[in-house]
Amino acid sequence: MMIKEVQLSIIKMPLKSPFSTALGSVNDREGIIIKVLDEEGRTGYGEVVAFSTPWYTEETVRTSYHMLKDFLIPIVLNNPIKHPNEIKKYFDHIRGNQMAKAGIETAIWDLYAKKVDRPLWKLIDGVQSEIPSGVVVGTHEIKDALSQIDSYLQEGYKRVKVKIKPGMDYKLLKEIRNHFPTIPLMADANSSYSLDDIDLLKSLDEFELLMIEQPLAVDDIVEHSFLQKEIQTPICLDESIITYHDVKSAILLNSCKVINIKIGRVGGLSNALAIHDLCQKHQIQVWCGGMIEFGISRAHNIALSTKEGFTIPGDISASSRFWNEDIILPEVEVKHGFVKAPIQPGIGFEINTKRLQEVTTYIEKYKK
Ligand SMILES: O=C(O)CCC(=O)c1ccccc1C(=O)O
Ligand SMILES: [Mg+2]
Repeated sequence: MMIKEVQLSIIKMPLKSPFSTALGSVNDREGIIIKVLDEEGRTGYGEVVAFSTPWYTEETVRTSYHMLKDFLIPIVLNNPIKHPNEIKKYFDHIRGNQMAKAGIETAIWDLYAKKVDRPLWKLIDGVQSEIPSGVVVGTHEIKDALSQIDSYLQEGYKRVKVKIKPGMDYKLLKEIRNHFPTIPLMADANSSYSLDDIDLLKSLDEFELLMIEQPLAVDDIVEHSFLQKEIQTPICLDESIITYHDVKSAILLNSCKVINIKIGRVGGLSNALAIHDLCQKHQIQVWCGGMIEFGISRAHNIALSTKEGFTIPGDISASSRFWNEDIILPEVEVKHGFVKAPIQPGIGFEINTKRLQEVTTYIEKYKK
């Protein structure tokens, strides 16, 4: 494959309602949509999931734009690519910048799957044609959280994740458990605790959570290993896992029992697949994490989630969870708690060009 053109569109869309985490709130979502075009006129789409500000990882929309324009796009325009698996080799000498790399790598996966005329999920040997869907409650307000959970359960979601932070943890989970004693429930701390909070973290064991996601520091693997020995609740790592090597370290140290795989955070679909395989080998459970994304990243997440290790419902909610109108057609729908993997080649969704244009704030094309 020769890529002859790459188009970057910065887009911006308001969320239906603000999404709060221990680290801050998101009201408007910016992102970059990447379109790659090959010499035969085929197209592929990817999405950069970095936020406007560096609150979740150090990348932002603008740092990833710079990385793409000045480093990554010239590489893909100037090298023949036989298979998307080769891209990570080309990107190896560029440190970090996982979300920028993932955006363009996933676009090329889509293009390649279209070239070989197969749905992306089949190309990567996915096995689940219907994947269980979970949802994230984006508020720390108890009353709000309870009513959101109630309506999400009515919509059929199979797992509920709530955000916790110091001061809004035990109380919130206690109320949720009083109202919903048996729902599959998990808590995401977004790295807002330390080992000084060990008694509090132990007290959460009574809620029989599926897992607690990223309780300790963003860059920690060692202290999580200590914490996992002290608490019953399985630890799931999110922010701490950026590379394949991080997963090896976490396995060696028994730092977690579960890993949240996000294609963006780990630098692309090839890395996500390698991490999935390694986790399978070591009985580490995996699920696919969300990034309050638009439909294109969601479509890539659906493909990844069809792999056999993805047995826990991921953050794969419907387009309508966050958006009044998504940028793909059809939109992602959750029926009876499941999302169907598409049958069309590539990511299997069309671009809603009218909607994409409406939300685009900046556009640029790069040619060979
Ligand atoms: O897309 C979603 O469903 C929300 C997932 C979520 O919790 C999240 C959203 C943005 C950034 C980080 C996280 C997280 O998993 O920590
Ligand atoms: Mg998380």
